[in-house]
Amino acid sequence: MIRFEHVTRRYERDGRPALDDVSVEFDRGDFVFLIGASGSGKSTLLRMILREGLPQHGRLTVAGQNLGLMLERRVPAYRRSIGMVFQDFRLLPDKTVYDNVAFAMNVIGARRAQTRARVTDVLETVGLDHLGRRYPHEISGGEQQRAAIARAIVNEPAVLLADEPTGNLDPHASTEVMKILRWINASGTTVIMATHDRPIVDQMRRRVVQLHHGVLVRDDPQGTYDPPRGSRAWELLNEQEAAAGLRAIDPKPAGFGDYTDLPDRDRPEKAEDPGESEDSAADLGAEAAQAYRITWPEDRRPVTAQEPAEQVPAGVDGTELTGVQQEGFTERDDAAGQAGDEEFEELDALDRDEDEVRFEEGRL
Ligand SMILES: Nc1ncnc2c1ncn2[C@@H]1O[C@H](COP(=O)(O)OP(=O)(O)OP(=O)(O)O)[C@@H](O)[C@H]1O
Repeated sequence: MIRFEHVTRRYERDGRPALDDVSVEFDRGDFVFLIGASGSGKSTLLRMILREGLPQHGRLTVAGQNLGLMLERRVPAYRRSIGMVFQDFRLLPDKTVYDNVAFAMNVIGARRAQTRARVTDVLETVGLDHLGRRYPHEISGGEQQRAAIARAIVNEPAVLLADEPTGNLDPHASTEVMKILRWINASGTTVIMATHDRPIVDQMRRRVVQLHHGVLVRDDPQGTYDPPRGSRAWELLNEQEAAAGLRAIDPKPAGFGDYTDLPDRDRPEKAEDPGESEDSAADLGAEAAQAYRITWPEDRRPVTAQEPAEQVPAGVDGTELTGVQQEGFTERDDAAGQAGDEEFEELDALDRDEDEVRFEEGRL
């Protein structure tokens, strides 16, 4: 389903690759933990699946589509088939929980009745149906992350990418989030989660893919966070974490969940009527661009061409990230990445020529 074939990705022309000759395949329904010390390439790999940065070498295909050949105009639809959640939640602060989730459907032009039914359903799934009227600052971190997950899955993505989703959460909230991710996966969604959270990886016993300086050094179908003691992968993980002054977080205290059940949901209040959202899809493009924009400051480049924000596609997953004019800077176009000019021209030409390349939304 998602196949990296000898993929190398560099941010700097002569710099060390963030991903170095990586070959790995993720199948439909996989639950994968992506581990490795800080800077080992986990986020880069996730971003590449979102088509945020193309390989300079190798090939990345998703559902048979070579992302390097995908027409730019097809990228938004492609990205809408992928949900993404982040360590810092990235909810819209001025929208209620309900509207944060509904927004993701509004931007794709869903009808109001359909949105209402689906959002209600998804909020129930994540145990937040009684908090629909609250604003992000009125709920806990764990609840915010569950709202962010609701937003990410409301359009039923085939793949859910999670970049350290429990990084800001206490053990209890982490447990709740993991139960939900596990449930989402059990419903057929591929989940790929970057994490430093040793206890979670150890308790879930799912596939573990380990990166070290951009190189894939372990792919264990039912792994623990730590590779077998004394193995090369174990040495590499310890070396790199020690060098960075980092260790994966300590084991969590007793009571940490076993993820075998969905959370018990106390719903003291009846689900609230979330009310009507007056936002039109047309109004939402620019706001979406601001709201779901992934910020990697290093990526920013001075604006060279004026691109109205309205042209930026909207989505729930950071789809509108490229070419977004903001504060005098624009994010680097992903096709350009750090590829050399020739490589970029080549990719650009491929984009224009490859009209037969098709991506059907929702069909990963
Ligand atoms: N936008 C960028 N520009 C230049 N270099 C980058 C950029 N993003 C990441 N890098 C570099 O690429 C390498 C891999 O970074 P990446 O963020 O993928 O690692 P990571 O494993 O996700 O780290 P962490 O666990 O800290 O999130 C690092 O050396 C990093 O400094």
